[in-house]
Amino acid sequence: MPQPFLYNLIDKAVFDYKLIEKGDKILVGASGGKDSTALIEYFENRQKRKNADFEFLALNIQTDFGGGLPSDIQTLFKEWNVPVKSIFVDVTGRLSDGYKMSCYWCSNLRRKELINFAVKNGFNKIALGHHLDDILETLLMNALNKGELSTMTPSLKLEKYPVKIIRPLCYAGVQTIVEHSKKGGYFGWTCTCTYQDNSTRKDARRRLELLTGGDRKKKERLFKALKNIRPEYLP
Ligand SMILES: Nc1ncnc2c1ncn2[C@@H]1O[C@H](COP(=O)(O)OP(=O)(O)OP(=O)(O)O)[C@@H](O)[C@H]1O
Repeated sequence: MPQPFLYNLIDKAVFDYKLIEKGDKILVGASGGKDSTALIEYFENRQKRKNADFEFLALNIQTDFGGGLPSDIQTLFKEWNVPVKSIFVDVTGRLSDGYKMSCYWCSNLRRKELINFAVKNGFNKIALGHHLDDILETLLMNALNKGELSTMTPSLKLEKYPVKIIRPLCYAGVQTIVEHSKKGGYFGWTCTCTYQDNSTRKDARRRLELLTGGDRKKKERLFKALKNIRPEYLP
């Protein structure tokens, strides 16, 4: 049986950006959502391949207002034989006086915890479940709100830590992941915390759909354009 389309896209990203290399110890951020779950499914599958030579651990960060792995996902991870660990972070307790809780603050803190855990436990890479649409939305947000041409990269060497952030889903559009996760029976869980305010991202998502008409090929071409820059025709 041919492997799922999603795996082909991840394989290509892994090859193009050398995301998984011999001897890698990779920490995968496991939110319980469809994106990171699909990524973990891929890692588990890739480890069964001949000559696979990497280790991985799925790390879930639970906070004082949620973020734990739903029991269905825990069962799935058990079935897949995925090594998984959960740690707790008191997000509200770490908020300095005068600061308001926000999605941005919480996700930054979760990111920091992933990095601290990776450094302490000898992981050289952290894999996150950001996908093609996330990357293009961030591109639009940065261009339209900051006047800056930048976005999340498939592979980023952190300056202050001996760790790389990798995004193996960078070629996979959200629709591909939705279809894949529906087949796997794990589509549907999302962050439901009461502090959620991602209106800027929602706006970018709407703009991306308008720009591309939801066409996967057009989104792929927009990503390709980021690697095909003609400075002589730019201001
Ligand atoms: N509570 C968490 N514990 C561990 N990793 C997390 C957690 N929340 C998010 N991450 C990591 O950060 C990535 C981006 O987070 P974000 O909140 O944007 O997720 P998302 O777009 O909802 O994706 P997902 O479907 O994986 O939740 C996730 O794909 C995951 O790898």
